[in-house]
Amino acid sequence: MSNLRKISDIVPLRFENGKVIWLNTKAIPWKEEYKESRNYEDVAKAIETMEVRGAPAIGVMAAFGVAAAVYNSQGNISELYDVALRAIDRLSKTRPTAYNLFWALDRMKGKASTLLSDNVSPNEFRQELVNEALQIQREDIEINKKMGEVGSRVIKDGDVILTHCNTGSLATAGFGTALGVIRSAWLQGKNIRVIATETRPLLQGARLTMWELSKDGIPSKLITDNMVAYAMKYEGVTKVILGADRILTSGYVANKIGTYGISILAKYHGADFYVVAPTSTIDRTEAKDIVIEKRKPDEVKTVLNLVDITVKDVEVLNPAFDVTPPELITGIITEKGIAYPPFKESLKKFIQESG
Ligand SMILES: CSC[C@@H](O)[C@@H](O)C(=O)COP(=O)(O)O
Repeated sequence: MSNLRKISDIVPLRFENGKVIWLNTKAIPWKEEYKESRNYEDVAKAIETMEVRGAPAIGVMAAFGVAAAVYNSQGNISELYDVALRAIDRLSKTRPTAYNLFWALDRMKGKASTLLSDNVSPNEFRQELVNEALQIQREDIEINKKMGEVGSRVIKDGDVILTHCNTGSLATAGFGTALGVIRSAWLQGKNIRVIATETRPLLQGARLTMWELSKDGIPSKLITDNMVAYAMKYEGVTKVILGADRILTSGYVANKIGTYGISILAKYHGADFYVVAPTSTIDRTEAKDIVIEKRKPDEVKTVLNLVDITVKDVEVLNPAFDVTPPELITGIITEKGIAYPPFKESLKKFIQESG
């Protein structure tokens, strides 16, 4: 059976001849539509409007935005450096929570500064920044595959895995974080079943995760977000496996709104609760708080802006993420290994190892 299993090769982001090309995830599952631009403002808008979303994907997209800005500009290297800084500043204002965005932009800024002090030619400056962005993309795919290998060790034959939001190829440069772990276990021939939450208000679970799981033929069922307790009690959920947008070294994890509630339900029902994320999601600033993005009321007052579901002037709360405390987490799976409580020492070691 296992040797018949294959997974689909989805490439959501590309950089070609100065153009950023992205799969518009807002159109999925209805159509597979690619968009493109040479302009970092369009790249920033694609992140803000969530045509591209998911922490690692946002990081790669932003790096491509900086690469496009310099590739398509003229001038000497100090002028090109200013272009890069302007793009970095704009892109850093797109979404506040996912750490990968700031990690990738810092890396692009570091590279631009080194090239400036090395006084390279304008052509070399452009090419090296493009190479750096492509390297970030390549590494993300390799890291996801490594996390798949590490994380699949905790998955047993017969596991019923609940996942939340979308953590697959569409949330990364390819393969996925939590969905990558699920894919790896599936490719190893393990007999698993997946339960995916729809993930209101933007339905990343229903639209994107189910699209990816169906393409791969992984046995899965869709539930609405308010069915999680039912699924744990009556469908035999053994593990929760989901992603992260920002992890503090103390072990607090910000992820898609609803994650915190799922972690409480997992504890009550005795299901393991694993977070899967690359070390580029771990906040290196020793911050104690996480800024939670608040999005527009219309996302809650409608279903995907297609139909109104409430009265006109109702007040709305729309946080895009919540924070799960370390005491509710079984383990944090990264490309450097699995951190178990107390998380601090391992997480710090993992970031040091990843440089
Ligand atoms: C592999 S990505 C993990 C997270 O980024 C994912 O779970 C998530 O919360 C995405 O949120 P989104 O608001 O769709 O960008």
